[in-house]
Amino acid sequence: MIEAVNLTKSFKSGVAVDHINFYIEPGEIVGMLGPNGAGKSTTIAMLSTLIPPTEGDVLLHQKSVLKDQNLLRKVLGVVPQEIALYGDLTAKENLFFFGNLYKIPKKQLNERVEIVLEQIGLENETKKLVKHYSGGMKRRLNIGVALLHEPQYLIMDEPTVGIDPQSRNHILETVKKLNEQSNTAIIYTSHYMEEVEYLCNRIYIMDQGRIIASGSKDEIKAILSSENTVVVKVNNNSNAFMNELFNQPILTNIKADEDKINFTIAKGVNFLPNLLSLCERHNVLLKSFQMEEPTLEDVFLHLTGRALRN
Ligand SMILES: Nc1ncnc2c1ncn2[C@@H]1O[C@H](COP(=O)(O)OP(=O)(O)OP(=O)(O)O)[C@@H](O)[C@H]1O
Repeated sequence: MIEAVNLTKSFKSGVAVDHINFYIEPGEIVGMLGPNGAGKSTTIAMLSTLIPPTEGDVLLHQKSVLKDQNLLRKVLGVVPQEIALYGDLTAKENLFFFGNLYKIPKKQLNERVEIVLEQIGLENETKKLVKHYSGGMKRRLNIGVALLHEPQYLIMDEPTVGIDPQSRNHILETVKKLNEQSNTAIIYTSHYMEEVEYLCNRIYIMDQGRIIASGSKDEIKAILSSENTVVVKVNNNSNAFMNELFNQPILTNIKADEDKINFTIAKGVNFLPNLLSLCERHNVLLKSFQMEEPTLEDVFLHLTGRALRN
């Protein structure tokens, strides 16, 4: 098990990570969800012993790794947010380069390179130079580099930022397979709640350097167990209609995107008759009214009053 204990990082500009505690057990996929600037990358940098914490500790099997960083590095792979590859080399050449850098013995490296190329789906891209790769292929190779030494734990820092949906799905499937087939434990950071919801068994939600909620998906969603999210679609929406809707005291978190309106409401309250009469008064046509299960995005909005993504 890897644990962070009261992990804290202060820069001159302020506190980036503020006394956070979390753990990951072998074989788990744990999500770390938070908006830009929440402190995810700084946490990862401390966890992977790239930067020292101002306060707190990182433990592997209950032993501090801050003094002996090799302890953790042997069992941990880190996929950084930035692509760190050589454009004038092929995928295979990049893997050999980094494998040698990590001092993986030659015979083992030969085997690992073939296995990793297959794991990341680049086994047929033998000739192309990395500079001619798509953004998604580069991201996959970036993951491959972190897998070379067969780590038991893998930290992935927003591995799908800025890539097309197809490559994104490929990466999500690779992460799932890696966990299922090799039992690799994964800390997956993202500000895409649907990725975290799809992949992770347990989730930590971070905001402004702190963990503001943690638990299984169901436990986190239970934070909103007393509320329902409602999605309404209308025609002929008007300012007067919206103003009156915003003034309804029983509705919270009202968001309007043209003719689609979302809000939350206490469970058991039947708002439909009020809404119908409101629509009638303003000549607005109600096209649909749907109650939805809360999402992690709703939980974040509830806890912070802000959306995960702006
Ligand atoms: N080296 C540094 N010096 C000063 N401030 C820093 C440094 N690194 C990070 N910060 C600040 O710490 C805070 C947390 O940043 P961090 O990159 O950890 O957030 P994040 O959740 O990973 O966001 P993103 O998704 O944008 O990477 C931000 O306010 C950032 O400006």
